[in-house]
Amino acid sequence: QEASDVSKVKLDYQSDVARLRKIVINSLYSNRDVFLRELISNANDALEKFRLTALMEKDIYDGVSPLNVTLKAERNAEGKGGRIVITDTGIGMSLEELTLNLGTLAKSGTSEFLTKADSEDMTGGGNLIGAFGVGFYSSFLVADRVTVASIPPKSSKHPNPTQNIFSSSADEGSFEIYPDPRGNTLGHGTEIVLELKNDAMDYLTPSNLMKLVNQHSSFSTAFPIYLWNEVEEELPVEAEEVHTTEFETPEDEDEAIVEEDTEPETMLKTKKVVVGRWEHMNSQPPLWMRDPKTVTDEEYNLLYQATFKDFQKPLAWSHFTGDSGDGVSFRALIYVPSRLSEEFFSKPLDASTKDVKLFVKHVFITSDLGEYSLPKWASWVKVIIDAEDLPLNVSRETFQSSAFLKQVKNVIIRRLIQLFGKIAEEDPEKFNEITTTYNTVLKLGAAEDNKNREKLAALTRYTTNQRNGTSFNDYIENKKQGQRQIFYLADMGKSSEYLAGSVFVEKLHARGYEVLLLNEPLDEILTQTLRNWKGISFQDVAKAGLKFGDDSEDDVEMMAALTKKFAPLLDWLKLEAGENVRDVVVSDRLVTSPCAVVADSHGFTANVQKLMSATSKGAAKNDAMQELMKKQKVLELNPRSPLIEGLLRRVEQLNADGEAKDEELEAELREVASILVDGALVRSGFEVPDSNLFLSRVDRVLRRSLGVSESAPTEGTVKPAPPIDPSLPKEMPKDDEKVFLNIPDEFKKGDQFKLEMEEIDEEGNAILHDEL
Ligand SMILES: Nc1ncnc2c1ncn2[C@@H]1O[C@H](COP(=O)(O)OP(=O)(O)OP(=O)(O)O)[C@@H](O)[C@H]1O
Repeated sequence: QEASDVSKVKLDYQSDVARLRKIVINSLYSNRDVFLRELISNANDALEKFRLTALMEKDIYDGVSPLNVTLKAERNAEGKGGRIVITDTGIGMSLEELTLNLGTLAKSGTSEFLTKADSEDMTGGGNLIGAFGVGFYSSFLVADRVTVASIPPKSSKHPNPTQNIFSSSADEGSFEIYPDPRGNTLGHGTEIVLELKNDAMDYLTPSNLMKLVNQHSSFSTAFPIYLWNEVEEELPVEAEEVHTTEFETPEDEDEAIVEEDTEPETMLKTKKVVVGRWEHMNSQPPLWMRDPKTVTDEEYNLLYQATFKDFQKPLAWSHFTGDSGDGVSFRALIYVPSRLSEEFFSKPLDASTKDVKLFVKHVFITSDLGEYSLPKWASWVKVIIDAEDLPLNVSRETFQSSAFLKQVKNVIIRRLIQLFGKIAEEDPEKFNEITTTYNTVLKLGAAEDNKNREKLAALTRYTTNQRNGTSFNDYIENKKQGQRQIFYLADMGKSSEYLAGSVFVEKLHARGYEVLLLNEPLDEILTQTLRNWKGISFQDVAKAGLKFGDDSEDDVEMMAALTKKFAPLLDWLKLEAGENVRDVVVSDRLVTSPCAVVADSHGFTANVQKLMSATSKGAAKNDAMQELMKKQKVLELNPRSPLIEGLLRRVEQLNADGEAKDEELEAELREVASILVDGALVRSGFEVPDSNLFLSRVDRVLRRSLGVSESAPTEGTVKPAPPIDPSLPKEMPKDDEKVFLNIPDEFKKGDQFKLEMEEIDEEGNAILHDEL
């Protein structure tokens, strides 16, 4: 029966599929080898699904027929062109599944991905595509036409399975679906025929295919992969009739080996014949079962890329043997990917991963750890774990609550922390690379994981006023004699340079103390959670309570004397600034700045105020809350600042005994004081209560300093708008008018521009060109 005899249904690809196919074909051309890895990976998934289904529905599988993947390259008889046939004996697809799985994209985030991919320069699109996984559509990188025949096993889901065909060419926006005219040739599974493009004929050479399988797939699947290989052999003439062997059981690899003639006297006639046989490509155990000493970095990289479908190489890995508390031994391989997925920080905190692949005796069982999923901070880790012995007949549901999974979770986390710790110690440069991506994640871990808080916090790194990449331990090693606090300044979103220039850091920096400059939202949360590091407490330098640790009695006396000296200014300012701060004091905190606003030790710093208004929307706007925040701030004055000294003199002048109060001077001083307080708020990271008022005061002071009248109005008349006219323009603006908007007429010459440019030589003299 010919294919044309059966009823074919022609269907259009879902629009997203059409876009994805186009992107894949355009962007991955130089990487087109990936098609084989993708198809073998799909075959492996299908075999794993078949085996899992067979665990639950015993009748599906006789336990004997081979579960494998076969590859065969077939040249056309006339020698031009050919095809690759990839067959698996996996779960197969019904007619509906063929249409749905290969004709539509069900993955979440597909449309967003495509829009992004469309807008990127797709020449470097490998990364983007890699992050998404292209799967089946990569076939069109090498094939003009792809024909998929598939049939699911007979089961309760498919009581009367039939074999169907999905067929599509690379340049059509549609595909055909129809019953396979050959009937059931596969038993169960899928056969994919790739009619190769003219420029992809290299793939017909078995040695090339062999190389690709060895590189990308041979160690990542526990199911055997066989490749049909034909070699020329010299055979005795008598044996001519057995020149090829047909594939029955691939396990019989020696079938084509012909026994030697044992009669030495006979003159043997030989003839060159082509002998074909199925070659087992992955006879080695899976890579993770091997001794780490025998595995190369390249092999680890390739296993990672093939298993977790990432185009990038991993940053690091740990390959180890372990023993669960109950005596189940296992082998595991933990990978740190080179980047986090874009959704990592936008997904809800409890998002769990599907990247822990659990095998029992090399048989894939699940990637769902159920209630023992990794916590959010570690949910990006890619793991292969293969247990030596677990009762396989436990149902998947009971399996998910088994103690083993709990141990798996703990082991992964422990090993991951160990891996980071080891790199931090042995290879600081590599650790730097890791922190670029994972610093925030480690902070998240330290904040959310009580059990591992200390270890994770020790791995986090910070910029300080003195250096980059400082850990808490580094900080402690660098602290000064008598220093009993870890100084930090937190202002999320600000650059480290900005923080280093803060009014709160100036004195500490000038004296040679190190200050952690924290600008991530998690930082403040972490220091509050940790409270101290090795017994040394964290001190927010924007808060009261800062102690250098070498303050002497002399200092205390000096401050008392200064407080006395500045008493008139302090009293006067308390009245003037009472709206915004709780108290005004003389302080030793500042070097050059005249004043700063410091939060009480239990009050909110500017950073915490921002955090609160970002997290509990509206709460910070609540009047009572505003009032509270205001009451927890103190204005600190720098007694050595000439500005403050000048202000003191003026206030003293104002209060001079026996003289009538100079009202003009008082008004001027009040204005200066209010600018000073608002300025101190800004300098300290807080918001000014009314910025319009603040700026109009600044304007007035500027006028005064320039000797301009404070009350003189700004000259000028305002031209009123023309009368109301609701009618719409009759003609739309022409396209070219839109394009040439703002380009002066003299530059237009026909529809080209004439541009005169000046080029300058090394001495700075102009080199003249007529036209460029
Ligand atoms: N050999 C196969 N046997 C059975 N089903 C298959 C086979 N190949 C593909 N499929 C089905 O088609 C679907 C789509 O395949 P495709 O390779 O495009 O994406 P995927 O494997 O789901 O994702 P990705 O490859 O990006 O991880 C698969 O999820 C699977 O259900």
